[in-house]
Amino acid sequence: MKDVWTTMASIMGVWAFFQTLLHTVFPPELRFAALKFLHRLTTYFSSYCYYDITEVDGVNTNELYNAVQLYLSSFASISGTRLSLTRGLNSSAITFGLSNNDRLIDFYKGITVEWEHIVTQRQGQTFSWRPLPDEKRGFTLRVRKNNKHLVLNSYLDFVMEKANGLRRRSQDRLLYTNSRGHPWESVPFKHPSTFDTLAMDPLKKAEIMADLRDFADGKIFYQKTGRAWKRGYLLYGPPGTGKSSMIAAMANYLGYDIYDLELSEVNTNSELRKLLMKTSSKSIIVIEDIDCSINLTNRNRNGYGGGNTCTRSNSYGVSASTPAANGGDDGGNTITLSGLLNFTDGLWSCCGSERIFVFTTNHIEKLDPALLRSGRMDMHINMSYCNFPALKILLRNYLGYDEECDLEKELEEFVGAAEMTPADISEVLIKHRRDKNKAVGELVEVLKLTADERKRVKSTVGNGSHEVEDEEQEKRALDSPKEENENDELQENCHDCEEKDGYHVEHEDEEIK
Ligand SMILES: Nc1ncnc2c1ncn2[C@@H]1O[C@H](COP(=O)(O)OP(=O)(O)OP(=O)(O)O)[C@@H](O)[C@H]1O
Ligand SMILES: [Mg+2]
Repeated sequence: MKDVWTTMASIMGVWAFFQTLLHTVFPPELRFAALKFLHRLTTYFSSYCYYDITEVDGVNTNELYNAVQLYLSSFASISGTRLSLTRGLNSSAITFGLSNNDRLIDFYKGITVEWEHIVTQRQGQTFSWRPLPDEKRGFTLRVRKNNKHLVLNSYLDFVMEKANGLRRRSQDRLLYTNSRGHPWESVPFKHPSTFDTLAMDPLKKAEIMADLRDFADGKIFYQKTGRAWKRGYLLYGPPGTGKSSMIAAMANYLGYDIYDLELSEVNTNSELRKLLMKTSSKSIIVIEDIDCSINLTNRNRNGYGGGNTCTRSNSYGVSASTPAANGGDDGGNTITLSGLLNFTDGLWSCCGSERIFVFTTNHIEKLDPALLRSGRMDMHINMSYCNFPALKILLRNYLGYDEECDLEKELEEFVGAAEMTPADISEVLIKHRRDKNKAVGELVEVLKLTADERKRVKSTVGNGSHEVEDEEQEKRALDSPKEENENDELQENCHDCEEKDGYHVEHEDEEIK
């Protein structure tokens, strides 16, 4: 202890000596210049260099500052003893930050860097278009001079990337929607659907998840092959088979935001383009019920891409029809199919990156072949009636069945023939969820009745009774309008498709696989 005091006393003695020297040798007007020179001299001979990253860059927010703050928060929470805590809008997580003048050491590829958070009071309010905060905040990064290339060329990119990942994880997803004449508006997206809760064949589910993961990790692949970093999925099938739930599961799986595009609220192709430009990367752009959003069947079939005429009824029930110019421009009068295809495929689709397009429909047969052609939508996924593996997932979700249940054989026997949607089955399970056995018993009854009914109708149709056939078709159109030959038709059209347990997944784009 005595040694410490002796050292302190000698340092203060040296400091006092230099102060006196400065005052006696330099006149007051030269003193500031001398100090500045001294500072430069020490900086020149120092083996460190310093980078200041201020919160506000001129009048704009400095993105790097926010990224550094988020990045440092990931390990500040572990090592710090006094930290500032923040919770952002739409965020359910708390982020940690360094307090004033706190330092943190980071290691990167064998080098050591030191971060210091510096907060000072702003000297009076300078003229600015927007009010600046009272405090001036910034980070100072100290690195050895011989490491500065590594820091500038790769460490700061690494920090930005990490921060983006953290932001996505800590921030809740956002669900955007568009309304007439307005840009995107968002609300926090809290849909609980995940691939775990989604009832469908586990193999097909795993295939879709692997495809999504491949896409999200495919930055280098897309760059190398000169392809736009985007992917399209077409989800089709009867109502209540989980198309919307699948979109929510995709967003939750990848941590992407959702842009739910309401086509009936878009007037022109240029409006559509503007909306596209305002979407962020790492997002899923959804057009639900594409066959209802835009009339794709009344086009003149003059070939795709140019000279198409598309008719769309707007929300006031007025129908507009305009010839589309080459490349899909319409003269700004209405939205066209080629405009829509440009939106997903054309040059404009590449503004931003890492985006997924999802179209859903209950009637794939109504879609224009231009939308279905090879390479347009990379994967066609048929969400179909509930089969046994999917039913097991619903039993686990609603009744907590992880093990076999007593009536498993009966369930397996009737579920295929009953052709019920997961939504219908969920309803039965929800109703009796407090009593597992009752719920399963009830479900077996319902499945059996529905399967018998289907069988009866099929045999009557086989005997040529058109009355029953018409009646059944009408009922199905209202209930769950899946065409019997839907898959057969598609099998003929597609290049490489698989059909298993009612789930039909096509791969238009095999390079990714
Ligand atoms: N495959 C599924 N897995 C789990 N739940 C499902 C599934 N399909 C339907 N459901 C349940 O049924 C409800 C309706 O499903 P969803 O909205 O996803 O169907 P959809 O196919 O989008 O129907 P629509 O064609 O009418 O839009 C959901 O809230 C969900 O609880
Ligand atoms: Mg839906």
